[in-house]
Amino acid sequence: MTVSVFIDGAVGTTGLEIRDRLVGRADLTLITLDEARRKDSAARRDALNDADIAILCLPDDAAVEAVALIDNPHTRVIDASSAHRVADGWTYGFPELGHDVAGALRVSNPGCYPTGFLALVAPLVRAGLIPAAWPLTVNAVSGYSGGGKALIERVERDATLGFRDYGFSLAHKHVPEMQRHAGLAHPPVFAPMVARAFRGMIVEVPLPLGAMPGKPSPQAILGAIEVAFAGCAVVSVHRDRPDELLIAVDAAPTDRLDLYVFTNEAGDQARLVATLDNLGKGASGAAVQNLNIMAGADPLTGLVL
Ligand SMILES: NC(=O)C1=CN([C@@H]2O[C@H](COP(=O)(O)OP(=O)(O)OC[C@H]3O[C@@H](n4cnc5c(N)ncnc54)[C@H](OP(=O)(O)O)[C@@H]3O)[C@@H](O)[C@H]2O)C=CC1
Ligand SMILES: CC(=O)N[C@@H](CCC(=O)OP(=O)(O)O)C(=O)O
Repeated sequence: MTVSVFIDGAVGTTGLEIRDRLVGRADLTLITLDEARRKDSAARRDALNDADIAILCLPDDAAVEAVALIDNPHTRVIDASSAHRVADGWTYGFPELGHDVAGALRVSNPGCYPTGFLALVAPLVRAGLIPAAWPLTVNAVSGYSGGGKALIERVERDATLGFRDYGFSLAHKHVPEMQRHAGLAHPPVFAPMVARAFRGMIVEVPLPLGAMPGKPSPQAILGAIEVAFAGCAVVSVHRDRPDELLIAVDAAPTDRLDLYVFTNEAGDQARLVATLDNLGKGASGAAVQNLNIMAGADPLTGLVL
C-alpha cells in the first residue's frame, strides 16, 4: 500500500523542490494535475480529496481555499503557507521542538525565518534562561528565493538590486508564530533582509547576557540548546566559533539547520545564530520531513544533509 500525495502548487518554488524530492519513491504515489487544470478548483477538489496527504505550496488565500475544498475526514494536510501557523486545530510542524506531527490531521509547516529563531530561542525559554517577558530582537538575511516566484523574477530582472532591507511596518507575517511557539509574552522586533543569493539564510538573536535576569552563562545557553537537539540528525549545534558565516550566491540545496552561540570574552554578550536553506529546512525539506513522519517512513528519507 502506497501513500497518495497531492502537491497543490506543485510548480511554484517550494512545490517544485518537494516534488523533486518525492519523485521515484516507491512508498508514495504522486497525484498530479497538468498545466491546464492545476488552478481549476474542481480538479483541485478531486485531487485533494483523493490524497492521503495533501501538501499546500500556495499563497495564504489559496491555502485557505484548498483546506475548504477538502470534504472528507481522511485527507491529511501539510500547509507550507503561513495561513495556519497559529490557528486552532493545527499542529505546528517542528518535530525537533516536540510538536506531535505523527498522528496529526492538519500540520502547518514553520516559516523559514521562524525555523531559525525558534530553534535558538524556544529551548532557552523552556529552560528558564530567557524570561518569557524578555524583549527579544531578531535580525535575519534570506536568499531571494524566500520571496517565491515574484521576488525571484524581480531580483533576476534588476541587476542593480544588491541587498534588500524590509519589514518596516513591524508587522511581518512570521512574528505571531515566533512569539507563540517560543512562548514569549511580547512579539520580537524582527528585521528581515534579502541578499542577492538564490537560497540560504542567517538568523541572528542578540542577547545581552550580563543585563538579563540571572545573568545566564554562555555555557548554560549552549548547553540548553545542545540538550534540546541531542540526537537530531537535521539540527547541529556547533561548539566551534567560525570567524564568519557566508551565504554562497549559488549554494547547493541542504536540509540542515546549524546553530551557533558566539560570546565575548567577558561572557556578558551573546549572538545566537542559525544558518539554514530557506527552501530546505525552511520550507521543502521540513515538508518532506513532516510527510515522512506522518506516513510512517524514515524521517530522513529524501532529505539532503
Ligand atoms: N520560498 C520560500 O523560501 C518559502 C515559501 N513558503 C511558503 O510556501 C508557499 C509557496 O511559496 P513559494 O513556492 O515560494 O511561492 P511561488 O509563488 O513560487 O509558488 C506558488 C505557486 O502557487 C500557485 N498558485 C497560486 N494560486 C493558486 C491557486 N488558486 N490554485 C493553484 N495554484 C495556485 C502559483 O501559480 P503560478 O505559477 O501560476 O503563479 C505558484 O505556482 C507560500 O505560502 C510561501 O509563503 C514557506 C517557507 C519558505
Ligand atoms: C525573502 C522573503 O521575501 N521572504 C518571505 C518569507 C518567506 C515565506 O515565503 O514565508 P513563509 O514561510 O511565511 O511562507 C517574506 O518575508 O515575506
